[in-house]
Amino acid sequence: MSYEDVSSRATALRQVVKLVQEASETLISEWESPAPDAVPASEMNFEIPGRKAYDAQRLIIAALGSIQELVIDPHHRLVDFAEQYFEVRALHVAMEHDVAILLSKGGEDGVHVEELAKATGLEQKKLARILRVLSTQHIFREIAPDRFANNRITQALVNDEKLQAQVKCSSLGFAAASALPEALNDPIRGPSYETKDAAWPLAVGTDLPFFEWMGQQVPRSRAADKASPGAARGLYEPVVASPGEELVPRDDTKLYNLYLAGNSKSLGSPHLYDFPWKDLGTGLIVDVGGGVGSFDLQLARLYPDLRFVVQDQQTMTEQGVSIWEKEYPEALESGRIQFIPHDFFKPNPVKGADIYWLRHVLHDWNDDDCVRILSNTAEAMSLDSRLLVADITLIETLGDPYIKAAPKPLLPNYGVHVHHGFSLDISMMALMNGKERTHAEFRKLFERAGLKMVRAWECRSILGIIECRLA
Ligand SMILES: C[S@@+](CC[C@H](N)C(=O)[O-])C[C@H]1O[C@@H](n2cnc3c(N)ncnc32)[C@H](O)[C@@H]1O
Repeated sequence: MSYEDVSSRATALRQVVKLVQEASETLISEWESPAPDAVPASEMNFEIPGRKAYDAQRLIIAALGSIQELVIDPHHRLVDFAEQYFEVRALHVAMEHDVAILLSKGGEDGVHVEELAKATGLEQKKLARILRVLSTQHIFREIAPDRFANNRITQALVNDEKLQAQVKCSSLGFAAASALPEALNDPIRGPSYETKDAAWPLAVGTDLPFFEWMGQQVPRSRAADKASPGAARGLYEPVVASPGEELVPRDDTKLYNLYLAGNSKSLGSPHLYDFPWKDLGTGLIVDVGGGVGSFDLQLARLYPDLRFVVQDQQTMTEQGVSIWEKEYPEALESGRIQFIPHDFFKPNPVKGADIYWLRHVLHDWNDDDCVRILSNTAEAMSLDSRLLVADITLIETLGDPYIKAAPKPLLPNYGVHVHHGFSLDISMMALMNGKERTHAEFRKLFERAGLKMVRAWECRSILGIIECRLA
């Protein structure tokens, strides 16, 4: 529907407002008395609403997009959207200077920008403008002229270094986003799906693909080199270590690992509850490309009989061990969890496990590479093994045969509610020529790797779980 004429717009607006009104009442009553399937916030997860509240929330968020389309003058909508990256950059600045933490010291009275400028070293009037554009988007509050405070949104950043890392880490892709138009127009990079031809290596001025750069051990003096130096393309100098220099992971790699842990806590937590892990008893889970084992850490605490093997590049497995030594040493000591350096492009050494878990892995790779990763996993699987893929599953704006469509006149895929998945799709394109996929696209990859998709588990997150067995 193009909504060119007033009468179709009026009908649609009335329908959306009615949907929002009903969903709001459902949500409010769920706030007042949460359903038994709601999970309160904890160290491990953000609050997970019950299914009814989740459905009401997503409807209201989807409606925001429909209402914009219906009521805003088209010129304003386009110009507003086109300028949004300055607002995102303003948030990066606020994050870099830990503004939410500084504001939390002022509590309800907030902090004057003069004081913030002293603490951050930023010029006072420019800092005020940065905070004002964010407050206009309901990120921070201006409570008196030049005096700012946290609101419910930014207060969540205080004391939560995982959430801070999630927000900070988005700046890591910023240079790649700037270089994307150039990469897409380039005769070699444009049509290529090779990791090395993505916009990110072009932006950073390195020949190394993203994960090789991230997995590199560098001399301590180079650890602070940024993956996203802004507009500094071509300035990156290859790392040459002198003999005897201590090699350490990059600061960006540590931030990225914390970001993954944050992702586990937010997008990934519903997976702890929306799949029947308990039924696996003492089953073995092999987390392929499992990073530092963030998901396993959550799962191990909830289901004390499960056993785990986490496989990743050596830098990651070493960091994983040091994180688990702090967070859950008993599991390491008892051998309930093992970290094994393993390249998923080689045959998987752990055969016949109950579950092979691939979370946020396939979206990093092109179709052929995914088939290699999946085939290596399939070769290790027995007839009883299951492969679980937890990735964002894109639901096209026209809908998906596996998923119930949103009520009309909302977009069938709940539009704005799932926009993060589509934006991550572009991030994957820019960083490593990876992609987020639809169910149909996943199905084709599984078939090529000798697997069959047996079920799509709809979780209370934009990340689903797809279950596969040997074909
Ligand atoms: C987006 S992260 C996801 C990590 C983890 N699955 C999670 O959800 O927290 C992708 C992971 O793939 C790992 N990886 C990249 N190339 C790899 C390879 N060739 N073999 C094994 N792991 C690899 C990266 O080091 C990184 O930890």
